[in-house]
Amino acid sequence: MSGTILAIDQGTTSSRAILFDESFRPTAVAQQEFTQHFPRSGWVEHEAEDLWTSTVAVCREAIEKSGQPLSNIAAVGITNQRETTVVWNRHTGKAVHRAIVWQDRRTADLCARLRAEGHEAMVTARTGLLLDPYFSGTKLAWILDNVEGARASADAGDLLFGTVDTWLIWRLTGGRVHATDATNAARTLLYNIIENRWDDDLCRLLGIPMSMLPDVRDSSADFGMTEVEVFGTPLPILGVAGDQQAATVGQACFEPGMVKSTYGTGCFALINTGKTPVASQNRLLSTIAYRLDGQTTYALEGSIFVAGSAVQWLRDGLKIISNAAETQALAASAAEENRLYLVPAFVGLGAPHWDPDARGAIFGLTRASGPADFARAALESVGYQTLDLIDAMHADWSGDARTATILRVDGGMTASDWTMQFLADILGAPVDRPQVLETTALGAAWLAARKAGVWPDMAEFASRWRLDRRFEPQMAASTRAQLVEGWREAVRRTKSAA
Ligand SMILES: Nc1ncnc2c1ncn2[C@@H]1O[C@H](COP(=O)(O)OP(=O)(O)O)[C@@H](O)[C@H]1O
Ligand SMILES: O=P(O)(O)OC[C@H](O)CO
Repeated sequence: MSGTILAIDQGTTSSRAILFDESFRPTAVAQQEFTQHFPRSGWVEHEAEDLWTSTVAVCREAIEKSGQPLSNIAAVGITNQRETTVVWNRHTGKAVHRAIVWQDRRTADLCARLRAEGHEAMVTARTGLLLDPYFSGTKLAWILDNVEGARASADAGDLLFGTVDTWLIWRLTGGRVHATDATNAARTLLYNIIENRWDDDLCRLLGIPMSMLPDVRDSSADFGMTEVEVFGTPLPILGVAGDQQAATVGQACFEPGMVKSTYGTGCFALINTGKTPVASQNRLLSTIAYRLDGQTTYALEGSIFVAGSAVQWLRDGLKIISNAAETQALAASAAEENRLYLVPAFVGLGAPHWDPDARGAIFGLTRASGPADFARAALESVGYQTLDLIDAMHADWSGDARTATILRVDGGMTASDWTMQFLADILGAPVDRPQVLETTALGAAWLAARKAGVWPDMAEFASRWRLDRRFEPQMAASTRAQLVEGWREAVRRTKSAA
């Protein structure tokens, strides 16, 4: 059998499909953006139908571009924006509300109430997460409480819940499979990551009928066959993982202590912590990295909500650049004495602050401040935020996350050499950029190929990871200390409780 894998990467701003050959090379790529809906301040929604139609369109386009017969495709792997919540009617297949996106802050009050009632310690002990609107559980509760008739339909067993993987699997299989994988389940606030099961107490706390929840499978498992109408022939779906976990796999971070950081819309750093979950003392998330053959591997995760989207703000909001790549030359031209600090808390602050009410701020403005200073501040904010995460990992993890490991990076923003050099400088540690930057899709492809038995095992896959470029730290320690102090002060002044 040919080892071609179709990987679906359903992301926050676009859907992508990539065909990989058995040498893990991307041979055909198709991508489609879809509309973001911002109905109120802090609210972010997607049409569930857009997620479905754009996914099918890019799959068909990639298959056509490749010129390969469908019979060459051994399996389909799915990776997805995590936490985004879809509720649909099992009989009609229609969503009852737009998908509520991970960035959406509408349930901040509910989270604050649950925290005030003293539930956070129990929630964290079981899920590894915090009571923050980021996760699916309170979004699902919001839909049941705010869409007319939803709660009664849910109680009657007519409504189903899913993260985006589950929604796509349901549609791809013609409504025959209602399933998710352990990494996606781990982001819902309803899944006990220690016991690997949906948690009755958490469902009761949030008022979620358990009949709505999907079956939870390994990340490399049988998720059913696609309906013949979708691609013209049925294809087996054999791999599923949330996008940051898929990137961890694609970066071959299989050993405890290995760290990857992905720079797309946001930035998500994960450190593999091995077979037992680590309870964070520094407000990181404890989560599932992957589950293979019933064996769970855990990770600590730092989630930053704004990374590349700060660059999009320079382009679409301030209009000081016309494309993202221009930031590099602009930042390099900024004068040392005009340094600005941008704290991009556009949708609150994620790890390690978890402050949903904070909003962005910029410090150091003078009459001389201009576009170059804004561009440098936006790119540098990504480095500083990563430093905060790595420091928290360092404190949580008994190994030395900063010096004993190297950061493997991927995602759209890693195209910027300037940003990667600043990152290495501010971390004081090497940053490795691999040759294949589509690591998220590659991870999903490997999970599917593993189940199909058409690609090499974990060790061989890991040994074929290839470096494109290593960024070595070059900044003087005193400069670094001074810059970091300025950043810490800027964050202190931005936080909502300040
Ligand atoms: N050369 C560049 N310099 C800085 N930022 C970039 C560059 N190229 C892309 N980006 C940023 O990377 C992001 C896109 O990365 P991608 O991995 O496709 O994101 P996502 O999967 O979240 O949609 C955008 O926010 C864009 O602004
Ligand atoms: O779609 P991305 O790449 O921005 O990733 C989103 C994350 O999964 C949110 O947790």
